[in-house]
Amino acid sequence: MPRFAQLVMGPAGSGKSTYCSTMVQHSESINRSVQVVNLDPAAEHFNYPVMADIRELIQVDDVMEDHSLRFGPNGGLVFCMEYFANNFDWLEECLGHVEDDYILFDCPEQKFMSQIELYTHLPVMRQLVEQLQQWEFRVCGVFLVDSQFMVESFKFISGVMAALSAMVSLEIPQVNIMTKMDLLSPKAKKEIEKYLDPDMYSMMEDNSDTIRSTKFKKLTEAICGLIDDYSMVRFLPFDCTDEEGINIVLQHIDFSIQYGEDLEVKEPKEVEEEPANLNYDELFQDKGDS
Ligand SMILES: Nc1nc2c(ncn2[C@@H]2O[C@H](COP(=O)(O)OP(=O)(O)OP(=O)(O)O)[C@@H](O)[C@H]2O)c(=O)[nH]1
Ligand SMILES: [Mg+2]
Repeated sequence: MPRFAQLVMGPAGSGKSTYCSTMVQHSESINRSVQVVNLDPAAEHFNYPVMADIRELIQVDDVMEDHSLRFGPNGGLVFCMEYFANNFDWLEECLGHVEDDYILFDCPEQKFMSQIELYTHLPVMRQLVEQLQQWEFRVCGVFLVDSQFMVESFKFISGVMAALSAMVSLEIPQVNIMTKMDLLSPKAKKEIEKYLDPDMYSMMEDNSDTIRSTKFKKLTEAICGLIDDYSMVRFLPFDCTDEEGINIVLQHIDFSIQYGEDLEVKEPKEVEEEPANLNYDELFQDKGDS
């Protein structure tokens, strides 16, 4: 039986930990069991119960205090993640071997929008994905961006690029989410609708007057064209107070990792000898009973 996992990623403060605790609460309300693993060695607070916490393995503060290493916060984070990648047996022990479990991994922050080493240059996240797949997990990437920073098209393009870089480097299904939709004014909400399912070509046209450099204009055109031609990036809105919206997000993710498909199918009744008139309805009469 497969197991299921969401890798919850995104820039600092984009709402990863809030997303995890919201999903746990939502799942409880619909009688599903979802657990969370904190993979952020620098985490200070989150309000969900953890099944495993990377800080028990290694903490950024300890690494930074080590005088022989002399790391700052960024180097410390990278060191912690590399240490983690060399100690996956710790994670294996924490996860156990539960069939059918559904686990959210609250990943470390990307310090700045442009700093995406953890997901691109360093193979840690990719190694984690491969390891989880070996443990029979179906993994979906969930990439969060803060809607507050997405209301202008240039900011939006950089958000898209960050989401895309995670998608390309991890090679797993990915659902992109715009968080904190409840904080937007009605006007901004209307404005942001066009970014959820973006038409990159018209977005480019909106901006073309403001770009003076032809080289920059060409580059932006090429990026927008690439994203549009391959329909690579879409966003789902997320508001931690809107149950229905949360459910839609969960359904998209479940669909991408085929959660639930194996649960409904039941073994057909055993037939001792082949009946002359095989009645398939009877054979599968148990299906959907539970
Ligand atoms: N109003 C509102 N606030 C939110 C929402 N999601 C997150 N926040 C707030 O945004 C801030 C950051 O959220 P976190 O969940 O800690 O974000 P994070 O991505 O885990 O942050 P780091 O782990 O520091 O990278 C917190 O103050 C949250 O309360 C949301 O949907 N609506
Ligand atoms: Mg967090």
